[in-house]
Amino acid sequence: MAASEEVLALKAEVALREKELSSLKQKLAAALLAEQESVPVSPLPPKAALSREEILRYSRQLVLPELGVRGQLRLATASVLVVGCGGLGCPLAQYLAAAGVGRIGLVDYDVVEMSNLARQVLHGEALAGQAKAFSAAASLRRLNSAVECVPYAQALTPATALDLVRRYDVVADCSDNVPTRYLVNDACVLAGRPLVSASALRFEGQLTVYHYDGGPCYRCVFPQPPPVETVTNCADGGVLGVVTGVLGCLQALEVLKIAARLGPSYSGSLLLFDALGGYFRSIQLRKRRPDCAACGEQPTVTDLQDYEAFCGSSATDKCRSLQLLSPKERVSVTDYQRLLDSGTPHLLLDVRPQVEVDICHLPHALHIPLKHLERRDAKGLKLLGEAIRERKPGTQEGAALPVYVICKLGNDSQKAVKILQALTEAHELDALTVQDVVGGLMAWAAKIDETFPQY
Ligand SMILES: Nc1ncnc2c1ncn2[C@@H]1O[C@H](COP(=O)(O)OP(=O)(O)OP(=O)(O)O)[C@@H](O)[C@H]1O
Ligand SMILES: [Zn+2]
Repeated sequence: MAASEEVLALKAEVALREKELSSLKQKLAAALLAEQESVPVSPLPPKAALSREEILRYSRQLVLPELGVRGQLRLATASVLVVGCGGLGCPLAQYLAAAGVGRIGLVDYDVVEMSNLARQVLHGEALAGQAKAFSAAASLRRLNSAVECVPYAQALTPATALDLVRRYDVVADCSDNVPTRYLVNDACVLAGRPLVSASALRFEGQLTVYHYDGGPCYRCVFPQPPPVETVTNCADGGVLGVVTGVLGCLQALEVLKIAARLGPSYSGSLLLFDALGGYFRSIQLRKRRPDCAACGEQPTVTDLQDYEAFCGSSATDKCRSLQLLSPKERVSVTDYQRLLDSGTPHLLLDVRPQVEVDICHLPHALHIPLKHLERRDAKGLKLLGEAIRERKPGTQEGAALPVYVICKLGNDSQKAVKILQALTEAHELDALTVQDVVGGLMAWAAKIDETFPQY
């Protein structure tokens, strides 16, 4: 066959296979949807005895007198709803499935990303891009085919939460945002379900059981949401995977104790884990509030509300984008690249913490962390002043040098612009025109330079 003929034949083959693949993908999507719709509503039937296989499989926990056959049968007929199949939800669901919990519902609206794999241990490389709920369910089925896994590849919302929570005996909050925490709490109070809640960030974690056996609910402890700017997530603050692993396992332990009716250990108290210090401690939580809006004597939360409005933040938006500057005070990565290519004198200021600059940076940027600017650090300001003077040789005294501020996602850069504007106005800096780069270095990696690392 002549070379061009071979190329033509190969092209035809590729086109054919692509068509086949696309129809296969459509079938898969339909099958996934059907699976999602076949939601079980019936409670699990009572179970009188364990099979020979079950006795062998669970033998090591069956011989624990506190659990025994009776406890194992309770686990087999228990159902648990896991909200969030991320760092906490993965280890939690894994141990529930391994221990023989009868039905596990898995709610998550998100898809698996490479940056999840260091801690979200039910998802594998090959599943990147797939819905986390399906990926988790598939993993659990491989681990224990007797457990019924029900994936819900959707956000838990005020419209769906109560219906879903009512289908399960125990709920585990493994989410990562405040509106979802209030939503899950209120749904559990309205449905009368215990809520096992945990969180982890950096090297620290917390765990407690809400609304169980007369104990407080989340709203009893936190009647008002925290100010938005005080809340950090794992993407911004970082987390060590094993820390979410420890907390997820402890959550599983509390769920199993509730399901087997051994009683949880942390109703009314909060377990704190410090992974760097290497210690656990627990503190007493306040008692149930008689005036609690959710579980109090005269509750005002009688149905589920708009939790995003209540908390002033999004329940599903991964990148919380702040909008502090006007469009005129911002440039896109594309415009910044044009300016860079044109050789226009300017200063690029990277305000990320040193640890992130060590991961990746643009070589021509000056680096002064936002924290230093916030506290008007003298060394940082001197460095900035020198860099400005250096970059505008020949320009008139008093002429403004354009400064572009960049960070990871375009939030801290806006805060830095505000500070630089204030410093210029107070004549603490030479005249500047300051703008920030929208979307930061992650937009640079996505739109301008695909070799630039994403993190
Ligand atoms: N309202 C909600 N409904 C369904 N799933 C939710 C909701 N809120 C949060 N989640 C899920 O909870 C999980 C929290 O886990 P985690 O924070 O470890 O993951 P992540 O958000 O993917 O991580 P990262 O912050 O590193 O991107 C996420 O998978 C998120 O999609
Ligand atoms: Zn309450």
